[in-house]
Amino acid sequence: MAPSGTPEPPTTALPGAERAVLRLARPYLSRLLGAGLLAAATEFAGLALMATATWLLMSAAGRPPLDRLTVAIVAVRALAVSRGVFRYTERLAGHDAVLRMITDVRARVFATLAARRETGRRTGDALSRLVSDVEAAQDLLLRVLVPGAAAALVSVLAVGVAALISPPAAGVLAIGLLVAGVALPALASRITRRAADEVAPLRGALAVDAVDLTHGAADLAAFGATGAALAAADERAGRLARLERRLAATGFAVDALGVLVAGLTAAAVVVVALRAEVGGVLVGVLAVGSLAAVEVALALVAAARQRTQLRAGLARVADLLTAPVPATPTDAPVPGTDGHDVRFSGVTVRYRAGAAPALAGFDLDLPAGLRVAVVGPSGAGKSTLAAVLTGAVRPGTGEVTAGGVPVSEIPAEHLPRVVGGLLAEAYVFHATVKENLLLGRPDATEADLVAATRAAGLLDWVHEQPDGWDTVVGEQGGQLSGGQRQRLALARALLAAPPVLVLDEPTEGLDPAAADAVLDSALAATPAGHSVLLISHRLSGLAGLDEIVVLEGGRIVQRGRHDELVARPGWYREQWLRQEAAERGYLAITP
Ligand SMILES: Nc1ncnc2c1ncn2[C@@H]1O[C@H](COP(=O)(O)OP(=O)(O)OP(=O)(O)O)[C@@H](O)[C@H]1O
Repeated sequence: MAPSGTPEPPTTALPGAERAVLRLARPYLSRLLGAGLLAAATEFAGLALMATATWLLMSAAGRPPLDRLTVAIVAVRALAVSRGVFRYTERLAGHDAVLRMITDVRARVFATLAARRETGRRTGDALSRLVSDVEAAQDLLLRVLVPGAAAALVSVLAVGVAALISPPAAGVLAIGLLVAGVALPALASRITRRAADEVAPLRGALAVDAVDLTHGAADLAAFGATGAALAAADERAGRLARLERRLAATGFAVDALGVLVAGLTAAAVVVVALRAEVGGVLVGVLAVGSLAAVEVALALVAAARQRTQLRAGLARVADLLTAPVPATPTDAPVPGTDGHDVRFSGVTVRYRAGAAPALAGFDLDLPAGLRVAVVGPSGAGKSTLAAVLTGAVRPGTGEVTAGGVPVSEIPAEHLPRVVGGLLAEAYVFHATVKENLLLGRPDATEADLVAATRAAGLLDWVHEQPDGWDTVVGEQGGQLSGGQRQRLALARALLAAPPVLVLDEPTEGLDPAAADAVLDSALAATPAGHSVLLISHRLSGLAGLDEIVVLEGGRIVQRGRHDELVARPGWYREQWLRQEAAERGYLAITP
């Protein structure tokens, strides 16, 4: 089994998450402020354009001398042009600042993820953090903060200008703006949060359904379960559609309320202005200006929705931004490429709080050049041991060192040159045989490729293929047999040839005779002075190893050479006799 789980980190609450993102925006604050002011100028120019045009039309109806209208005519043209210019420069300034900041955010997120060395099941999660969650940080600034601040500023300015014409009308406008800019955004935010809480899990479940239905299609068909699985996914999709329709309808209702608030505010402003005996033209200006101002304030509804939708992504990205930047000990000694002594001291790994430890206070010395096999019953902790040694899993307590340097301190880019190999469920890429192999050692020569594939027992097969080294192996090696896939992964590990080579079940999926031959040739191909940690459930072929360690429940229960262990009562001897008997076709005989 592939150990891959590390506990999910707690998520940061929203305001904290926003603060963490904004801290990284600090160096670009002046650009962002500029973008905010330009956004406000755009909105204000639009509002002023409406008001001036209204004044112009209503005044022109009285046929005044043209020179009384000249300023307004010029102002209308200037406002129309400047609005476009402001919008363009605002987009330039805003995107410039945000794209610069995003570069920093992405670098920080990447550094934290790389240093955590999260592997296995969490790769998809890591990818989504790097891409969509980081975009949430970008949207927070461009779609929430900048337009939100601009709308708030313009609303205040609109009330100020209206107060110059009629303070009571300005009061009514202020109330309308508060409803449009505070109450409706709060309502929209509540509805969106409910939507996210109810819709997100359903969408996630549907995504899982889609993956299960495609990847598991053959098995579902084999068990006659396709119809039931499709019906369950259909039912979930139907529930999601109903929920989304309901939420969309509520969202539209909020938008309709916004239009209603704009109309009611304008009407109330007209009534109050007339009562205050404001002149007819100015009443028109106030009415149209109020409509335009409420329209601007309604941008806060969209900003509130957006902010709520960004919540989960922001919280996840903030967890990485607020995590202490793991020290990359660039000046830490990096073990060379010769042999290394490996030492496990008191290593304990627990995947879940309260669960039995997968490794419990594990100690083992593996002097350079030693070849050790780790065996034991299923779930004994063998793959966990390999994962700790290769840095994929960090022990809760204790440490493992290679060449005297803790594995956790070796920079990720150096680690594969110190320790690596064939891990459980090795991944084979949708690429050619050669490309899959070169991943192990990009500068390998043809002779190296031949030697590694020969040792893994794959060379004849490569030669038989019409495309030879350029044979494409399909998604996850799907165009290979299980045994060929395993041999390819083994050849890649042998090609990489790190000083500490881990081989987790290298002969999995091979028949007994092939397994013995491949194991022998793989061990023979490992350079002298390099250590090997071989994890195996088969005990055949271990006679040539320097030591065999039997694990049970995360602890060493037996150790010694093959001959010694076979001679002593215990798990190893029992298992050896069973496997021997089974492989020879006899019934297991208990001594
Ligand atoms: N990602 C994980 N999350 C939770 N528990 C895990 C995880 N990986 C392993 N475990 C648990 O840790 C224990 C040791 O697992 P490990 O895979 O190391 O055993 P193993 O000896 O390699 O087993 P096998 O021979 O079946 O592959 C098991 O009890 C297993 O259930």
